[in-house]
Amino acid sequence: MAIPLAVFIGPPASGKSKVAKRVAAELNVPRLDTDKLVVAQYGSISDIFDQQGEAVFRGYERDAVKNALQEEAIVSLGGGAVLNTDTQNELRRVPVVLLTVSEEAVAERIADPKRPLLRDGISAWKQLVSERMPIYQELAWLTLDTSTGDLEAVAHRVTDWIRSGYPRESSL
Ligand SMILES: Nc1ncnc2c1ncn2[C@@H]1O[C@H](COP(=O)(O)OP(=O)(O)O)[C@@H](O)[C@H]1O
Ligand SMILES: O=C(O)C1=C[C@@H](OP(=O)(O)O)[C@@H](O)[C@H](O)C1
Ligand SMILES: [Mg+2]
Repeated sequence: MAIPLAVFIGPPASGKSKVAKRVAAELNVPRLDTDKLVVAQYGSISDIFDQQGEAVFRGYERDAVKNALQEEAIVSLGGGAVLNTDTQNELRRVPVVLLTVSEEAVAERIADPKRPLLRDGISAWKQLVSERMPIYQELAWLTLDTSTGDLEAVAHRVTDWIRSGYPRESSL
């Protein structure tokens, strides 16, 4: 069974989807974004939350994650996907990149209302992140902050890390 070349986790708007897309392009390999897989099959995330509720979304998300984690691809998860304990266990066997972003830098990134859990803005984001950060940190092999600097630079660091055979963070 194949496993991903890298899986991106982290808070909403930390850059997982965008950076993963860029890394996949640099490596010329497939890229899978679990939110995109859910949207393609079931429609917009906001509509799923509003019409069916978060628990139903988490079920769709889990199926998308399970499938994506069996592909030799660059994979970006939704920020809450790591709450699933089966997903946590599967992530322990694959190279996981945690992207972080400061509260100051994220504020303008979450002005767009496409994320139903962030309708209350930055206070909701802070709450989610404080609950999830221990899980993110426990799973991460490599952690990069996206608050400053551009997306291409972050992507390039991840590409280098993959090409170098996933060196331990302490040796970078
Ligand atoms: N250094 C950076 N790395 C990643 N994204 C950045 C960076 N600087 C600004 N951004 C912006 O932040 C947003 C991140 O969105 P996205 O990739 O969808 O995040 P996520 O998938 O983690 O929710 C994009 O609009 C992107 O252009
Ligand atoms: O943090 C979360 O629970 C969510 C994050 C979103 O993905 P991004 O982290 O890619 O924004 C998306 O899966 C959904 O809105 C729920
Ligand atoms: Mg995303």
